Amino acid sequence: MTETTDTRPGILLVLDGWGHAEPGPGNALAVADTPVLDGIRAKYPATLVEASGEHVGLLPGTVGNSEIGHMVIGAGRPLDYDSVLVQRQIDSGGLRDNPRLTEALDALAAGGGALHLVGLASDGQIHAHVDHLHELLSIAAARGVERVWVHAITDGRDVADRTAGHYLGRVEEFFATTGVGRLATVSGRGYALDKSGDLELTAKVTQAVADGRGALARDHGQILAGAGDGDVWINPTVLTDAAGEPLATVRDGDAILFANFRSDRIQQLADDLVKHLAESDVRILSLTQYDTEADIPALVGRADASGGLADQLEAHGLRSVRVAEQEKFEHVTYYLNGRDERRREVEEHVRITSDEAPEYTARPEMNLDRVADAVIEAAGRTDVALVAANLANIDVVGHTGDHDATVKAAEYTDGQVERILTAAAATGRWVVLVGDHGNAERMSKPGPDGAPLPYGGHTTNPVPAVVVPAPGQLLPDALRDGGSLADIAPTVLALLGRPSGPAMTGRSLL
Ligand SMILES: O=C(O)[C@H](O)COP(=O)(O)O
Ligand SMILES: [Mn+2]
Ligand SMILES: [Mn+2]
Repeated sequence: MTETTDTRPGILLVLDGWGHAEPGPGNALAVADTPVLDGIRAKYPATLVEASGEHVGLLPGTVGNSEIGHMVIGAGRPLDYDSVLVQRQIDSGGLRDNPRLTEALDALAAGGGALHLVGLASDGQIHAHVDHLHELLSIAAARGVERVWVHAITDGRDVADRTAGHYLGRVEEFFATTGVGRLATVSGRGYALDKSGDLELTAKVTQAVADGRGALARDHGQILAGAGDGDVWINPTVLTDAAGEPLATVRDGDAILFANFRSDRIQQLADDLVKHLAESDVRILSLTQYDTEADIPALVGRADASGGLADQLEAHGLRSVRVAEQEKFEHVTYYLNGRDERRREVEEHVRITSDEAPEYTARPEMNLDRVADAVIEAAGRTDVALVAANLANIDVVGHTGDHDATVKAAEYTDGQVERILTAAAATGRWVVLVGDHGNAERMSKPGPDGAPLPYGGHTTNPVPAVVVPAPGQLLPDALRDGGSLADIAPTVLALLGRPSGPAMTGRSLL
């Protein structure tokens, strides 16, 4: 039985990619006509909270992302994100001496096997850092591995598009400075990092990496010259020798090391390669722990994110309903719950299916009306203490880099927020609205040569946090300044009339 009698129920809305910046060129949110979002920020207790860098458990100056954003919102404390744990292992020398790595490299050196490094080549720092490839090359060289192949994934999403040449050039510099390594394949992240379940895209990368099959090129310059659709959609391409033969294929006795630190987008490829190579004698490792079907040994573990909002709701017997469109479904469930897969009795999940081949610029509305419908339906239930939803449009459309479509996404979000606020008032609920990281408030950025380029990635800007009170609910006039996403779970618990969790170091913004 859910205990709601002494509870003031509410709604937590995470507006994905809702950052704050002063009006200026590239600020799609400042241009958008959003009377509801502007109105509540002016009228109700509101503030800006930090959502990037060390405030949430990333390296200083690093843009926020949906995983760490939702994890910290849920945990009520900053967490050391996987990228930070990797960096710490690099700085301390722990990675160099990592027994899983040294054992694999020593076996390659002794048997003449090749190391295949697979990773995103950019410094977007959402999925990977190109410098980690440098570190891994240098460790391999130091352990006497002579043949190292890099299977580079081009970005164009977390960094400006058409910068792949710059990053592939850096990778080639690493080959020169470490004395090992050669580029074996190049694939756009649209293929290599698909997470929609489209295994045909993944298979093209698997074939290129494992079997040297696919488009062929002599060097990366030739690949980029033909990359008409941008860095994301570079066709998986195999580099060839003078005779036109693939430089590398994966053979018995080789090892593959996945160098991305974020799992969500590389895991489909990792699972596919594991399956493809099931009958071979190839050791497969990942830099960090992946949520793969295959149990791939990782070099660096994960931070403990337990004791967060989900655990507190469970401890108090408070029912929550989680709602999101497919793109962000894991974020309001798995990540908000601290990467804990356990299904709790007091938790219900509503996944709104996305379009089969979503055209975000043509339909910036996505399926937000159905997300709002589900939120409104759950809000009408007296047994539900908290409805937690992700409104994805501002971030997902923002990632296209299309300023005008992103303006439309924000305007549509505004209308759906109004529907939810009306339902909240009718059902006696307060509403907390917060961004998980910036995105749409900055849609252009200087490229590697300093010239401005359209930019669809995340930012280090703070995000708005607003509490819309339930009818008749007395709240302070303002929210505390100087907070971060770590303060959201304590705020939500305080509004529910419950203490903050013992593991939470964040403090209520009220
Ligand atoms: O994977 C992506 O879509 C982007 O690289 C990062 O976006 P997210 O952190 O919002 O998922
Ligand atoms: Mn996000
Ligand atoms: Mn995003």
